[in-house]
Amino acid sequence: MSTRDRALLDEVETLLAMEAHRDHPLHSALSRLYHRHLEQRDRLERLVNIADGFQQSAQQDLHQTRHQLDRQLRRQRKLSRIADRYQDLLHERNQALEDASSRDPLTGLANRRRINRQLKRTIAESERRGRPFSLAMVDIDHFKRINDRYGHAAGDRALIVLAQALESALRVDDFCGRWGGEEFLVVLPNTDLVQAESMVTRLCDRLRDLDLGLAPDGPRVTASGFITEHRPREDYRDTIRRADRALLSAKRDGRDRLYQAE
Ligand SMILES: Nc1nc2c(ncn2[C@@H]2O[C@H](COP(=O)(O)OP(=O)(O)OP(=O)(O)O)[C@@H](O)[C@H]2O)c(=O)[nH]1
Repeated sequence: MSTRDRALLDEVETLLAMEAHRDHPLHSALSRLYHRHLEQRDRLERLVNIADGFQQSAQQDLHQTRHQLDRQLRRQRKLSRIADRYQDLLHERNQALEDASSRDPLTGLANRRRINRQLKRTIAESERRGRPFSLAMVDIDHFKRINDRYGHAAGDRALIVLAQALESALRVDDFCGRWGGEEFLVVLPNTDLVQAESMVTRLCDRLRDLDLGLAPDGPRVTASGFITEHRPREDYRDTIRRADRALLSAKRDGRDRLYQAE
C-alpha cells in the first residue's frame, strides 16, 4: 500500500473516531465503506499469500524435477558407458576366442580350420586378380626318432623351434599353418611354381641348419616337401590331395627332398 493511501486511511479512521462527527449523515456510510475496504484488503492479502505459496511450491517442484532429471541423465550416461565397456570386452573376448580356436595351441601357428579359411580367401583373391599362387607342404623327416630319443616334451619344444623358423622365413603376404603333427602347410600368394620352388628349397635348407636346442651338438632334422601351383577353378582340397601324393613319393624316395605335384 502506498504512503498516500495509508495516510488517507488513517485520516478516515481518525474522522470516524471523532465524537464531533458521530451524528454526521455520512458517518454510517463512511464507516461501512471503511470496514468493507479493510475486509477486502485482508482478503486480497490472503489471496496474494496463497498465490505466493503456489508459486514457491511450483518452483520447488520444478527444481526437484530438474534435479531428478539430471540424476537420471547422469545414471543413464554411466549405464551407457558401462554397456559400451561391456560390449568392447565382449568383442575382445570373442576375438580372443576366435583367435584361440583357429590357432594350434603348441606352436601358435594357424590350425587347419584357419588354414582352410585362408586358402579360400587366397584362391578368391588370386582368381579376382588373375595372379598365380602356390602351396607347399613341409614334413619333418623321422620326427618319431626325436620323440623316442629325447622324449615327447623335447619333441614339443623342437616343433615350436621349427614352427618359428618357418614363420620367420616367410614374406609378409605368405602364410604358414600346422597341418598335422610334424607337417606344415605354406601358402604363397602371387607366386608361381618356379618362384615357389626356390623359396621352399631355402626354407628346407634353413630347417636343416636349425639347432633344435635338444642337446649340445644335438640332432638336426631334414624335411621333405611338395610344392604345387593352384590350378584355376580347382578346389583347394584337390590341390592338397595332389600335393599329398607328391609328398608320399618324396618320402618313399628317401626323404630330404622337394617334389612338385603332378
Ligand atoms: N612331441 C610331439 N610329437 C608329435 C606331435 N605330433 C606328432 N608327433 C609325432 O610325430 C611323429 C610322426 O611320426 P611318423 O608319421 O611316423 O613320421 P616321422 O617319424 O616324421 O617319419 P616320416 O614322416 O616318414 O619321415 C610321431 O612320433 C608323433 O608322435 C606333437 O605335437 N608333439
